[in-house]
Amino acid sequence: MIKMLLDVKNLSIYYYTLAGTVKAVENVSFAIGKREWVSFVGESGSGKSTVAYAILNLVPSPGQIINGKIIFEDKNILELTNEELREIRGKEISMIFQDPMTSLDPLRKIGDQIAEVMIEHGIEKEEAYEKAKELLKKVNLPEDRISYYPHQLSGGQRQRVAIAIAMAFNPKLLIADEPTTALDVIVQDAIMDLIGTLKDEGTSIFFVTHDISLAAERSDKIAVMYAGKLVEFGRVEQILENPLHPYTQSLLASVPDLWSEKEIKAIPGYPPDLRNPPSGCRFHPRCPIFKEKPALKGICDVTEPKAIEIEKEHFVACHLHR
Ligand SMILES: Nc1ncnc2c1ncn2[C@@H]1O[C@H](COP(=O)(O)OP(=O)(O)OP(=O)(O)O)[C@@H](O)[C@H]1O
Ligand code: NI
Repeated sequence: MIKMLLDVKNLSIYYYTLAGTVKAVENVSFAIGKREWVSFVGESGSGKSTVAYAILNLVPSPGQIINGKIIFEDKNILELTNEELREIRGKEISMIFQDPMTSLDPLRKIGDQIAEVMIEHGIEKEEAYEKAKELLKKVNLPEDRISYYPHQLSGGQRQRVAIAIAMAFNPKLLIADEPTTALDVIVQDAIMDLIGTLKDEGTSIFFVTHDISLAAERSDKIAVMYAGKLVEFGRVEQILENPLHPYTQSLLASVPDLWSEKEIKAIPGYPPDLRNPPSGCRFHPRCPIFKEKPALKGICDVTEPKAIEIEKEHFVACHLHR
């Protein structure tokens, strides 16, 4: 067995709201190897961000991790003390977000914010500022930006600063939750390149996007989420050339193709209300194959499909594949 960097087992996360319990993530298992780029894809509300936050035990209230293990290098993240977690955050595991302003302080200079992370983890002040300049260079920002405030930078430049902070300690894992969604295509590409640089230097990437074609460009593996479930997980080639889950097939059919006249098909229907998810396979009410085959009645709508490994490293949770 190859040793994985991150091993998530049977993760379930609920949000306890006044309007009911939202079963946002249910029994999700996956692993990320060293230097591996794994992209989580799926429609809005499928639980991608919730899983991302859980990895640093940062699921926001009223969310609660109700079951599972998150093993990062032999330690269960969910059993660490706050102090142990602080030691890991920003150093071994870094996180960047769709809006870099969620992590940047609008009132403080860029240089101070980059240096601060290093000072917090025990680096001398002078060295931290030196390193901050190097980091700015590394993300292709001029050194003088060190004395700028966040609002003096563009959205793309702010995201570069967030990446510079994330890079400060050559983290083992970068969690990136839709870091390019708010940016135009050219800037988006530059940010993807930077994340690629981190990977080349040995960092594993947990990348969240609703855009499966963006995921396909750079990832090693793709994880497909539907309504809180991980329905398919595999190497990019496997997912693109041999998608097994009807939901993955629908997602791929909904991608505009520049080179063909192929008709784009939106997925009919809506994701379910996770306070009261469908019985059996959560996708069955929208599944085109379930609709076509009467023999599946009493199976897909009744029994939860378990994830099984169909070919090496390619998992699917669907009754059509048993
Ligand atoms: N603070 C919260 N309180 C209550 N429910 C929440 C909260 N945050 C998320 N949820 C619910 O949990 C589910 C998963 O949400 P999550 O944000 O993880 O999905 P996502 O896949 O990241 O979606 P998006 O693509 O829109 O970012 C959704 O049903 C959402 O409504
Ligand atoms: Ni999200």
